[in-house]
Amino acid sequence: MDKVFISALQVPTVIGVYDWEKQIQQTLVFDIELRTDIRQAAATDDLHYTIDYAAVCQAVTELCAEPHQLLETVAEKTASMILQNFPTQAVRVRIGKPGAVPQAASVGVMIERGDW
Ligand SMILES: Nc1nc2c(c(=O)[nH]1)N=C([C@H](O)[C@@H](O)CO)CN2
Repeated sequence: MDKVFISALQVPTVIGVYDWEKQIQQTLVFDIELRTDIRQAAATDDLHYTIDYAAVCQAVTELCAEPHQLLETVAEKTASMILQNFPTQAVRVRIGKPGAVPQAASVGVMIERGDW
């Protein structure tokens, strides 16, 4: 099984359940894995036959232009958007919210969607 991955994509956004969080931007950190088969892209050396990770990063950043309360909502929307718009049958999305809990380096959610 092949994967295209994105590690530690930092996206500033309005995120949180508390009123004070709705007035500021905080940075979310995304780790994303997309299941794919890279062999045709490798054989042809052609981007068209694989998943453009830069395009995925751009799409995730655009999704975060809208405010959200829960990391769960952002994770589900991210996974759904990727499955609908990129040639992959399965995706893993991990979102960290560093600093949300002062005693922890980061907190967050991880989901898997599609057919792994
Ligand atoms: N499972 C979750 N727990 C919490 C979330 C969340 O998005 N998912 N959010 C908050 C607050 O926004 C918090 O980050 C403020 O520090 C609390 N718990």
